[in-house]
Amino acid sequence: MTDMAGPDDVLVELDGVEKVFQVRRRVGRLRRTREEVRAVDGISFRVARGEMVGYIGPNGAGKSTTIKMLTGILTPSGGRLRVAGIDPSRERTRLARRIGVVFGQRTTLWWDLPLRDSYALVRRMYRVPEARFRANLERCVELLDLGALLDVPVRQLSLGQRMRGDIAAALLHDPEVLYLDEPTIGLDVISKAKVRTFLRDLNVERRTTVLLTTHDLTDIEQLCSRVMVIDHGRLMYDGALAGLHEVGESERTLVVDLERELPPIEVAGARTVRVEGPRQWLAFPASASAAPLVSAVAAGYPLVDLSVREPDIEDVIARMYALGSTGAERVG
Ligand SMILES: Nc1ncnc2c1ncn2[C@@H]1O[C@H](COP(=O)(O)OP(=O)(O)OP(=O)(O)O)[C@@H](O)[C@H]1O
Repeated sequence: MTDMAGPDDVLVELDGVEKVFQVRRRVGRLRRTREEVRAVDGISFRVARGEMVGYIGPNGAGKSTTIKMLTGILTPSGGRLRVAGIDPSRERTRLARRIGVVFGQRTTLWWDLPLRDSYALVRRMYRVPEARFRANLERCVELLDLGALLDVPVRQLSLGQRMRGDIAAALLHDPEVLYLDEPTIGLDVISKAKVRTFLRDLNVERRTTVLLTTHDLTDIEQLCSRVMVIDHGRLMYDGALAGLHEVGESERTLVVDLERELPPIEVAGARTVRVEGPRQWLAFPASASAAPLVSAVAAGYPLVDLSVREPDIEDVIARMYALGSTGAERVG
């Protein structure tokens, strides 16, 4: 999709972007030395309008620094960066009207105000025309299930409610690009599902371009056709999630609860890696479907319950390094 996009369709564009921080470190009791931290070390990619891209990597990889440069909060030390044709750090205010940002760990809402009043402030800040504001708010309230929460002060909302409130706030001015930093962190299963469904619909109906940072591979699996992996400030992989699993040969786990203790389950396409009483853990390739495996286990064993566990992003990336593979879609 990216390769075929014309220049007008490219919304996010990075060419050799770098960010170097100067840090002062104490050496011994008196001496201090200056050190450079290359948080982002020559990253290039393009995101086309309507794409939903996962941006993942271990802690300290450079994800937040990239997002901060894309919003204009930080100025790159080198390279070229454009969002909707705008140089973010030079025209941060003009860019703000075209982008929306949600940080899972902190709210952009006013802590003591009810959601309704926070939204009114957002409207004034972005000078959103009244009719458009009403239409957008109505849509968000309905799809994010915010009706009963509009008059509740933000500090009284649960994490999941607040997150939905934050997502709505980021969308009231119709941004073309939405950056989401850990949008499902700490949410329960139902809130996660609500947020994911909403984002998928938003992407389909409005063609909103989404760049998503997450530690939850299910977010990527359910939302993103493309994933980029960053580590030590460099882009290590850019392609489909399935390809990443192949490169890392990562495995998912089927957790099976049987009616009673039994010898290790034997089915094709998986190996039993752990048995604890009536519970057994079966590892299978993450790039394979769980459906045939579930059927085989259900057909051959007295089943009470089962669930599928995704591999951790850290595991997938660690395996990718360990294998030192040079898959076609790897970059860097
Ligand atoms: N303002 C700063 N001054 C100095 N070093 C910084 C600054 N901001 C980030 N860094 C360093 O740059 C590197 C990348 O940090 P960044 O926050 O971008 O990583 P991240 O991928 O977002 O990590 P996490 O998943 O933990 O949020 C880290 O080594 C971090 O310590």
